[in-house]
Amino acid sequence: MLEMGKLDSYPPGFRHLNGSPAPLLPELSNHSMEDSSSSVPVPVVDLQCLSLDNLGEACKEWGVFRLVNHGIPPSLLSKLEEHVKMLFALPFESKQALLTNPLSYFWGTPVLTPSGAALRGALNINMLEGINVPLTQLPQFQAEDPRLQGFRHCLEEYGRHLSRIATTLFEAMVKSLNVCPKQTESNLDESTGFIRLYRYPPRSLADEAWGMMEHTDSSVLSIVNQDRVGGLEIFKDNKWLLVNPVSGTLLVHIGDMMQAISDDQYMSVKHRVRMNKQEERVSICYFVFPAQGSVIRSSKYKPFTYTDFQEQVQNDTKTLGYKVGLDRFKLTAPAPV
Ligand SMILES: O=C(O)CCC(=O)C(=O)O
Ligand SMILES: [Fe+2]
Repeated sequence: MLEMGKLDSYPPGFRHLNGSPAPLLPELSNHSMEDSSSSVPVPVVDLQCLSLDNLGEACKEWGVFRLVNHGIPPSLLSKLEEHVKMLFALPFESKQALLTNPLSYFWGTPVLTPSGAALRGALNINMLEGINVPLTQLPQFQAEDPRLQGFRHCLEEYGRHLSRIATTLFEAMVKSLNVCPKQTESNLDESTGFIRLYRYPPRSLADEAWGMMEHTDSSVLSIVNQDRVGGLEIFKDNKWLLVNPVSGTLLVHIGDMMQAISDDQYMSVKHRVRMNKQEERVSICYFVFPAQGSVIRSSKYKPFTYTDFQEQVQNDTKTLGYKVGLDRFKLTAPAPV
């Protein structure tokens, strides 16, 4: 028996999970779900005793690390997870009616823009449902429905913690990289932060489905809080490695913007999500970006803003079907004479 929410909580296109074919979803991947990915101990960074050397090495070697002693009360983490699971378990039609402006509910979409809109033309469809939460708009959110009230409070509190964590880490990274803090001060802006909640269904009998296809994040930093089901994989040394969930810890990813800010010393790590055979998976992800108009200056890239980057990504996705990413902004090496 699959362990999952009621079938009527899933979007109609996902309801082949009871064994019948899925008419609405395309074939998702050529990879076999059985290809082995070994699980690895990613580096650990302790926020309370932050070592710049340790942090720098994790960002250079891995582009991802596990954050411990982050200061988020365990009770808040579990309360938020409960709310998220409860909301996703509601009937599909109720979620569409309930999760409205400034929240947005989406499913099966490819890459999304920070506003929550799907990028048109993308080849990849992700097998997930998501709720997009722009943090700065939460205070105006009139959560009249009692099912949303506690959820809103948790999100606000969680958002404050995540802003604090992202700012602390970014400042430490700038120090560790030895770049001028003045030059990078607007390269991370708390007010751009948003949260995305995801639910991935269990892998169907159809066997071929990635919850989220491989990608790099366009953010400065992304902070992932995955439940105990797991399934997040990172690409390192030409191999896919499974990042095991460890309760109470967070996973911090270096995004494309941070890679450019660091002049390619840090790597924006490629990752994907594998669906679990038996159980649905929930994750709570936070993304933060440079301030509007803030220019990223480095020796390897032409100066660009996040808006330039996002426009290019949207254009490539529309015309090519995929994100080219940082290569579009790379300064080409002068031809040898
Ligand atoms: O659900 C996850 O663990 C990761 C999600 C992710 O990679 C993303 O939203 O960019
Ligand atoms: Fe990602």
